[in-house]
Amino acid sequence: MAFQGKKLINDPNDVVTEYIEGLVETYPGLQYLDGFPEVKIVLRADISSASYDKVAVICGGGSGHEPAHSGFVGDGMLTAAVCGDVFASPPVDSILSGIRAVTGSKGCLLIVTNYTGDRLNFGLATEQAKSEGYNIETVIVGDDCALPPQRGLPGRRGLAGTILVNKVAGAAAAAGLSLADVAAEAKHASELVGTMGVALSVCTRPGQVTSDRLGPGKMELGLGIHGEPGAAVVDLQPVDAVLSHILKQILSKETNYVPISSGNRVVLMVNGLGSTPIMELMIAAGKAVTKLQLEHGLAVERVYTGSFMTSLDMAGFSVSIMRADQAILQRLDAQTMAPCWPIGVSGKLAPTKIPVPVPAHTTKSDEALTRPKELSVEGHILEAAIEAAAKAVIDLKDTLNELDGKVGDGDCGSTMFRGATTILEDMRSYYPLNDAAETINEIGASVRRVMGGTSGIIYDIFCKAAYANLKESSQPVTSQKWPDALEASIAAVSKYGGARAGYRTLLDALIPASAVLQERLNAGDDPCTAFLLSSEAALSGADSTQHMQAQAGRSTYVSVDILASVPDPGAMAAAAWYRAAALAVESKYKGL
Ligand SMILES: Nc1ncnc2c1ncn2[C@@H]1O[C@H](COP(=O)(O)OP(=O)(O)OP(=O)(O)O)[C@@H](O)[C@H]1O
Repeated sequence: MAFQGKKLINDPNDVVTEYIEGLVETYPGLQYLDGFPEVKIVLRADISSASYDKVAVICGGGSGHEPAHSGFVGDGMLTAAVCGDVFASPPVDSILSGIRAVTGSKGCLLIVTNYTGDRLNFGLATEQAKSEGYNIETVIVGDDCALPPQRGLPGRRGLAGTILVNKVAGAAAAAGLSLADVAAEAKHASELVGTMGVALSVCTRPGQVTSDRLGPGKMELGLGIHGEPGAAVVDLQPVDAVLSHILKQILSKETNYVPISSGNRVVLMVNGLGSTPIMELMIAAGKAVTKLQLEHGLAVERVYTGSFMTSLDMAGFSVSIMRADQAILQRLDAQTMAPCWPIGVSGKLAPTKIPVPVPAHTTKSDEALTRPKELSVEGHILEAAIEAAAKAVIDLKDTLNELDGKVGDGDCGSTMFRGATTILEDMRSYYPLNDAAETINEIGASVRRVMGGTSGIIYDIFCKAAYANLKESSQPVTSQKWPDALEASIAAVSKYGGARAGYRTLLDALIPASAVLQERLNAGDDPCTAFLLSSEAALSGADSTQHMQAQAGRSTYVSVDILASVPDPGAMAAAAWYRAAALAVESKYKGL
């Protein structure tokens, strides 16, 4: 059964006008012509055609590509944007209204994306405006590099490269150039830019059913931005491979779409198509820069990453590359009030990375620590306990993530895994295992370096408190000292984290364990037996969290019903490492 695509809208017919209303409320520098629903023009709020003494620059086309083009209206970029209905060119009368609203004595440049509807509507509007006495020039942008040449009448499509053309033209106009010169710069810019995209999903028009054209595990290369099929459907690949393909295609000498060759200076635009996370766009941007530099010998002067010309809610991105000499860079760097042009992308690039500052005073951890050549008996036991504990956590990664997926954010296993693997590595290379207190301190340092998350800081506090306790006396750490250290750690975690017994946290495994440990030692059990018995208390304590209401951590946001279906992942992890350590210590003692 087909369902309408989910959208947070009202009537699908009103999406463009309601978008414009929200846009001008958001950006006080913008206003719109009061001609809804036919006339949908966004224009600068600070000018009027009667007194405007610069060339007006107008771009427009079907809606559904926001922020293009209305988000690029502002001093230094577009003077007005003409909005059509979703994916439909605006009609002639609407375009004419825009021209009349902003064109002063210096005339108007229309920047038109190369689609039949846009060419015809903007073309006819141009003729009509000229007959009314307006001075008008038109530049058509067709930057698509996905399709082979000679595709019949329509030619190459206008894609995100149009935004760069808009910026060049807008800056030229703001600099006071004549219409002929502004048009010449815009035309030149349009000939220097090439674009190609990749899509992971098909966009959904408001009020319509989402197409299932693109199956799972597939992506489209060389897509259009109106839901039309891409040039090729291929298996999903890592973004590195996708970028290599796209960059080769844009810079192909065979099609010769853009006059860019090794040694040229270029700017890069990575344009999200509507529902691509910023994280993925930035990954693409970083990789594209490296590839352009190393594989194509190009100097990347500026990088624009974000959503500039979208296709409703399509997942994917397009890449545009524009050759950029000093004159183009000057136009791209020029100041603009257009709200959606990325600020801060101008001038010379700073080095991409600088060293992490180191603390002025070195701590013990910074000194050259080494693993002892010979391990003492206690060192061997400590090593076995740490190794078993870490491995138990590593083995539980998926289970913990699954539990945390139900009551938290699904990363508890991964966070603990990071800590455990690092502890194992660091232990092998430098933990001073013959000194238990210093080893616990180093475990804390490993945890602090890599874990993050709530459990990361909790275990950091835990280790610090244990270290301080074990260091209180200068005597070597004996088995009698561990229970006090555990108690001190629990007290510190409780003090800083605010949780107590019954709050459904890892303390619900450790508090009963600590209590049983003290109890058994007071009753005269040998430390090994006491440790083992206390680990059983840890396990049952962890299990009991299933019946607890959460009073700490992310689980507090989760309903009682869901909480009742699983135990707390942090408590399960704590019980697992504690139990594994106890078993390892027991087996070491038996072997002595
Ligand atoms: N205040 C607290 N005191 C002690 N333990 C806590 C506290 N809050 C949460 N926890 C424990 O931390 C575990 C979750 O650890 P995890 O690292 O997955 O945290 P998180 O909430 O996902 O945090 P982040 O978003 O920072 O990753 C919980 O299962 C619980 O046992």
